[in-house]
Amino acid sequence: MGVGSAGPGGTPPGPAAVPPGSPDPAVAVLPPDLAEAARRLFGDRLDLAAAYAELLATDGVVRGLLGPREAPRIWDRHLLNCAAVAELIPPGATVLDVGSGAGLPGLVLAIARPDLAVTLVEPLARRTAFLEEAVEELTLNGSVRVFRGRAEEAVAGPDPLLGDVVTARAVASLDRLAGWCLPLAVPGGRLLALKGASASEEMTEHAAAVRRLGGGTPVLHRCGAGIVDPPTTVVEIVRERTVGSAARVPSRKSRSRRR
Ligand SMILES: C[S@@+](CC[C@H](N)C(=O)[O-])C[C@H]1O[C@@H](n2cnc3c(N)ncnc32)[C@H](O)[C@@H]1O
Repeated sequence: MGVGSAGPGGTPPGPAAVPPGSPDPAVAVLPPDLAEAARRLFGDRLDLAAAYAELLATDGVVRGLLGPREAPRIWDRHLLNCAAVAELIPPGATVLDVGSGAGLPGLVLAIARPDLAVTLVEPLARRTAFLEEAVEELTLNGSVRVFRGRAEEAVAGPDPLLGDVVTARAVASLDRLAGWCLPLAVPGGRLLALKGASASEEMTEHAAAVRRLGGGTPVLHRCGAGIVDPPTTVVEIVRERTVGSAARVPSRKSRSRRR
C-alpha cells in the first residue's frame, strides 16, 4: 500500500516518529512514503501509534500474535488500514471490536480517536494478556477495556455489552458476523466489517441471512480514499430489528453435524 495525494499538514514526520529505545527500529520504523498518511490519520497521536507499532513488531511477533513477515508491513497493512475506518464512526461513540486479536482495529481506533470508548472482545487468553499489557503501556486505560470471551458470550449474562458501533476484521463470514455482532449493537447501531477483495460477493451471498438476522441492506464503503492506497473496504450493516436466537446462524460445528 502506498499513500495518496498529500494533504495539509506540512512536513511529514518521517522515522523520528518512532520513540527512542525501539529494540529494532528496522521493523517498527514508519516508512517515509507512509508518513503523510499516518500524520493525517493519527494527527497528534502519531507517537502513540508508533509505540503500538513497535509493540506489535516486537512483543506481538515474539508472542506469535502476528507473523514475522507482517513486521515490515505493520504500518500499511495494519495501522493505516484500520485507522482509515475512523471516518465512519461518529464522535463520542461506544465501539466494540469483536475478535480483536492483537488489537486490530480496536486499539488503532482508540489511538486515532480519543473521543471513543472502546471494548476489545477476544476469547483467547494469550491475546487478551497482550491486549491488557498494551492498554497499560500505551496508557489507554481511560478509554479502552478488554473483555475476554466470545461475542456470543458478551451479549449474554447480567451485564451485556452494547455498542453504537461493532467492528470486526478477519474474524468470520458476513452471515456469522451479523449473527454475533448485530445483537451487540444498540438498535440503529452498526456493524462495520473490514473485508478484503471478496466483500461484494459476500454481500450478495449473505444478504438474505443478514436480513433474517435483523440487519439492513449491507452497504459497501471505501475508507481513506486519497490517503491510503488501496482504501480500506468496509461493509456496513445497520441493526434494524431484534431477532430471537432461533434466527441466528448455526456454528460451523453444528452445521457439519447436520450434514
Ligand atoms: C484472524 S484473527 C483476526 C484478529 C484481528 N481482528 C486482526 O485483524 O488481526 C480472528 C480473531 O477472532 C477471534 N474470534 C473468533 N471467533 C470469535 C467470536 N465468536 N467472538 C469473538 N472473537 C472471536 C479469534 O480468537 C481471533 O483472535
